[in-house]
Amino acid sequence: MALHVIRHPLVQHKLGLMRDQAISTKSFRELANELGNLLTYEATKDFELEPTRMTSWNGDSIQVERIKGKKVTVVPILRAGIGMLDGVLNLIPSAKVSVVGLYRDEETLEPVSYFEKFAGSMDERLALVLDPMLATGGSMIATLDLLKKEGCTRIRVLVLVAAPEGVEKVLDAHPDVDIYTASQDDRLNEHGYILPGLGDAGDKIFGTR
Ligand SMILES: O=P(O)(O)OC[C@H]1O[C@H](OP(=O)(O)OP(=O)(O)O)[C@H](O)[C@@H]1O
Ligand SMILES: O=c1cc[nH]c(=O)[nH]1
Ligand SMILES: [Mg+2]
Repeated sequence: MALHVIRHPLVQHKLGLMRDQAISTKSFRELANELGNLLTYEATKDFELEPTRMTSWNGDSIQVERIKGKKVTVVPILRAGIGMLDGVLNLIPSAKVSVVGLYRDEETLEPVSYFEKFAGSMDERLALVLDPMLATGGSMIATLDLLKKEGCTRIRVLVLVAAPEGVEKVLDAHPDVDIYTASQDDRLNEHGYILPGLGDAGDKIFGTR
């Protein structure tokens, strides 16, 4: 469907902090979760509400609103997507977690799949796919292919930083998907890394750089 770049000042400020070469693992992790949280806020703003009744503090019966029967699965792409997971689940604690394991071959830049475990009733769920980085788009397209094979029809992608090349490829392959990001950056370098980017997000989150 579309690319949504979230220009909210908190999002832009936190993303800016993540770009610092001297950032600690602790700060990088915290910010990845905080941005996951803020992107979730944006990606869920059209959720439907329905009225429901409850007994309030003084015993009165009152009408309140609640989210209407929305089944959600959150899908972190291993490893780096785990770095956003807590931030997303903080806002949607009832979501089921599905996991897709993929790494990008360093030479070919092609995604290599090594794990998948999906929640039940995927055809009834809205899927929120998490990965800090959308570079060539190969890993995201492979994930979206898997989710559709499982029956998913409603999918939103949450990435901290996206490269224009990858966004174009993902939306060409999956035009029904919405992508929420804090930034569409300039381009990919000759090794497929996003510029200005964040470097290797998985290594920074897992402390393996
Ligand atoms: O758009 P692409 O060109 O496919 O690249 C993006 C992918 O690369 C990174 O994962 P990586 O392969 O480094 O695995 P990791 O999360 O285990 O570090 C990143 O987290 C994405 O999953
Ligand atoms: O810039 C990039 C590209 C792929 N994976 C990352 O972690 N960073
Ligand atoms: Mg990595």
